[in-house]
Amino acid sequence: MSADSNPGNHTTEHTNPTADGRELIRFDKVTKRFGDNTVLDNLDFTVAAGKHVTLIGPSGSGKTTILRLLMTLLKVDEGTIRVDGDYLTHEEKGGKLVPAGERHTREVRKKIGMVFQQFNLFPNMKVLRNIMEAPVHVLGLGKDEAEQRARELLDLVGLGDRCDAYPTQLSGGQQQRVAIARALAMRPQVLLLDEVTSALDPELVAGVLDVLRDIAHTTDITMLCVTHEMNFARDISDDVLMFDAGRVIESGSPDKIFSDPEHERTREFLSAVL
Ligand SMILES: Nc1ncnc2c1ncn2[C@@H]1O[C@H](COP(=O)(O)OP(=O)(O)OP(=O)(O)O)[C@@H](O)[C@H]1O
Repeated sequence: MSADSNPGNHTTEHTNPTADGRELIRFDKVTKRFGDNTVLDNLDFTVAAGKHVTLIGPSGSGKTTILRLLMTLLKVDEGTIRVDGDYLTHEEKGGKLVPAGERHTREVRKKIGMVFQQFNLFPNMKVLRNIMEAPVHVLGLGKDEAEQRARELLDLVGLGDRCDAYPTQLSGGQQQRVAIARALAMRPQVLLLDEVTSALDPELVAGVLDVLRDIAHTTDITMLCVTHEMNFARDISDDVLMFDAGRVIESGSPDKIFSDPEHERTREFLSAVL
C-alpha cells in the first residue's frame, strides 16, 4: 500500500475503472498544531482521481482537521497541500513558493465541495435557490443553466418535488440531501464528506447513505469521507486510511482493513465500533 519506503506515505492505488490514475489530492509533510497539541504530524498521503477514500480512527485523531484544511477553513503550520497539481496552501511567485493569497486559494478551492455534519443550508432561501446560489455567484453561471443544474441534482437526491420548500420545512435527512446537491452543483472534482449522518435521527440515516452510495457508484467524482458508518465505508471505499494521533498507521482495501487489519490499534478501534 505504501508509495515508497516511508511508512507514513500512503497512496490509493486500487483498481477503479473510472480513475485515470492522476493524483487529485496530495498532502506533503503536513503538520497542524493547535497550541502545543500537534494534531497532524508530518502527514503524507495522496488520493488518485476517481477514488473513494475513507478516513477512520478514534475521536480526536485528526480526520476532520484534514477536511477543514482542504476547505481552507484552517491553515497548515508546515508542509503543502496540492489539489489536481495546484498548490492549495501556496502559490508560485518569481520561481518561489509563498503562502497562498486569498484569490489563489479561492480558485483552487473551486475544485472541492464539502458536505458538513450540520447541513448549513441558507434558512431564508428556498431549496432551489440554496443550490443555485454558489454556481451563479461564484462560478458566474447564467440563472437558467444554474436552475436546470439544480433541478437535475434535486432529482438525483430524490427531492425533485421539494424545490419550493424552505429548509425548515424538510426533515434533517432531506436537508442533508439538499446539502449534497448543493455541493455537487459546483461540479467539484473532489467531494468531502464529514460525518454527514452524525446529526441525523437514526431512521433518516439510511436515505442519505443510499444517495451517497448511488453517487459513488454512478459518477466518477473523487470522494474523501470521514464516517463512523463502517458498513457504508465498506460499500463505497476503494481505500480506507486508519488514523491514530495525526498519522496514518495503516491503509488498504476495505476488505483488508475491516477483515484482516495488521495494526493492534486498528483492531482495537474496529472492535469498539463494529
Ligand atoms: N479549532 C480548534 N482549536 C483547538 N483544537 C482543535 C480545533 N479543532 C480541532 N482541535 C483538536 O484537534 C484534535 C483533532 O480534532 P479532529 O476534529 O480533527 O478529530 P477527529 O479525528 O475528526 O475526531 P472526531 O471523530 O471526534 O470528529 C482534537 O484534539 C481536537 O480537540
